[in-house]
Amino acid sequence: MSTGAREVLVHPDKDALAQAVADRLSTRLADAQAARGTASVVLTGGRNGNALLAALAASPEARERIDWSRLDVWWGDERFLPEGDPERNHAQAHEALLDAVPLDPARVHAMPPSDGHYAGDAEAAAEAYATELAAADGDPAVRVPAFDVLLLGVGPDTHVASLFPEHPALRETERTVVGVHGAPKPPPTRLTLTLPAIRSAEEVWLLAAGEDKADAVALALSGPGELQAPAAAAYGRSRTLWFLDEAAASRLPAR
Ligand SMILES: O=C(O)[C@H](O)[C@@H](O)[C@H](O)[C@H](O)COP(=O)(O)O
Repeated sequence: MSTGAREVLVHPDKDALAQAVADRLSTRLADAQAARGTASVVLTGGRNGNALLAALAASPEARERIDWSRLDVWWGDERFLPEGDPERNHAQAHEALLDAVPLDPARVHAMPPSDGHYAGDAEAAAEAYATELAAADGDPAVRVPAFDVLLLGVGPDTHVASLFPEHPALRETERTVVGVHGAPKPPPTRLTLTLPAIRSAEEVWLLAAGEDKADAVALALSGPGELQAPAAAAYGRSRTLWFLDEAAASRLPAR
């Protein structure tokens, strides 16, 4: 487990959850920028990940805390689809927030699309992103920058990023990014950070809202094996936060 604490924070509903995480994320990134002059965040796809971005877009106070020109934006996973496909996490993040804030385009690190240079070759695309990660820190010994916050939506089967239960990608201990084939959540081909890359983050924040996540949350927080519940294997170097709404927390032991 991480050296830091794991905390479970429960909010009344998904809207309150999204607003609270947006507020906390903007403060955390602003603090990182105050301390180091820069910050980095890893985005996640899905409803909760995009709701968080939309909440940030809708909150001028939270949005304006961040110096967007000094923020590095990465992705934890991507659906391996053509550039511009509205189902890409990159496209959905731009629609929810990124098009509305003054980011430095050179610091927005999209995972490669399935057309273009790596047409149809998820492994080559994954390797290219791993190379981009390794180049980010400037220190050849560092293969993944120490992300300030790495966001993860939690699937109803406890998957995070595109790491699905019992899937080979979960067992990867060397590579930082891999291609995923036969994913149970469409589309079947994806790119994903691996557990070693996820665990390089300073803080890992997991998001789950809704009744359909209650069993996954209860399983993941019950101490299962990493192959059985990938969300349980996702933790940060100094802190791991679970952000839930009441519905997703409804099957946890009485708090
Ligand atoms: O590509 C994706 O779909 C996401 O990266 C995936 O990991 C998502 O975060 C979870 O499936 C939760 O999605 P929901 O928040 O929509 O339930």
